[in-house]
Amino acid sequence: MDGTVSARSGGRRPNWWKPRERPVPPAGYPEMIEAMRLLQDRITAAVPDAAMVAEVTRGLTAIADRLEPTARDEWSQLAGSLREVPGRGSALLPVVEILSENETTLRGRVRFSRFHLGGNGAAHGGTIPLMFDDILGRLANSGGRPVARTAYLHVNYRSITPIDRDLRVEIRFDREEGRKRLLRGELRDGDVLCADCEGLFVELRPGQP
Ligand SMILES: CCCCCCCCCCCCCC(=O)SCCNC(=O)CCNC(=O)[C@H](O)C(C)(C)COP(=O)(O)OP(=O)(O)OC[C@H]1O[C@@H](n2cnc3c(N)ncnc32)[C@H](O)[C@@H]1OP(=O)(O)O
Repeated sequence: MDGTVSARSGGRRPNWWKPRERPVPPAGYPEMIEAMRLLQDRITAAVPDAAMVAEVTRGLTAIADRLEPTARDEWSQLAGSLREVPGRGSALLPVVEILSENETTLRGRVRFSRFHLGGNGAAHGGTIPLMFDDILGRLANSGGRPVARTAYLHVNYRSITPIDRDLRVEIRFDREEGRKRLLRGELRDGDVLCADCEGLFVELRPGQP
């Protein structure tokens, strides 16, 4: 098999780990994703009446229908592939604003929002590994290293993680052994340790999906 993209097959290609051109977003694309995040927060918080539910459903369906003809396969999609944009242009991810980054350490600021609420003002426990996985993965795959995937991610919840507050996150490379890359991370609210983690990333062999 060569590395060509097949829209019908969903676009999986066996050599996806090879460097490729990054898609270029049109002007305003990050702002559109930001509007999507705002929508997610507002819908999560809203208790609309039936008339407004019907109106919002019509509006959202109309937007979804307008976007449908512009759909491309995974290798061309913009969401999630914009490395320079906070949150990579993915509405799924809690947005980490990178404050400093080199090949061994990453420091950032993250704010979980209403969309990420678990209960009683605390972020949902699943959103914290999501955030860690993404930035550990970013650091694990930095510095021209071949692509590695998460083999495990161990998260300790040390204290609740409040939503709607700026939190600090710090990730560091612990060690590399052959194909294995071990990273650690911490999430803090001021001096309070909210969560820490250890992640193992394993470099993919050629052809590994
Ligand atoms: C995705 C990256 C995109 C890049 C863009 C960057 C920005 C975006 C960032 C987004 C980031 C998002 C990132 C994501 O979310 S990636 C999505 C989540 N991860 C996956 O889907 C991975 C699924 N698993 C696999 O594909 C395989 O299991 C892998 C590739 C991980 C290893 O299977 P493989 O067959 O290749 O490995 P091996 O058996 O030869 O083992 C090799 C060595 O590893 C050790 N080992 C293996 N597993 C474990 C384990 N669980 N605990 C402890 N050790 C383990 C093993 O003992 C051995 O060690 P040693 O005996 O040699 O000492």
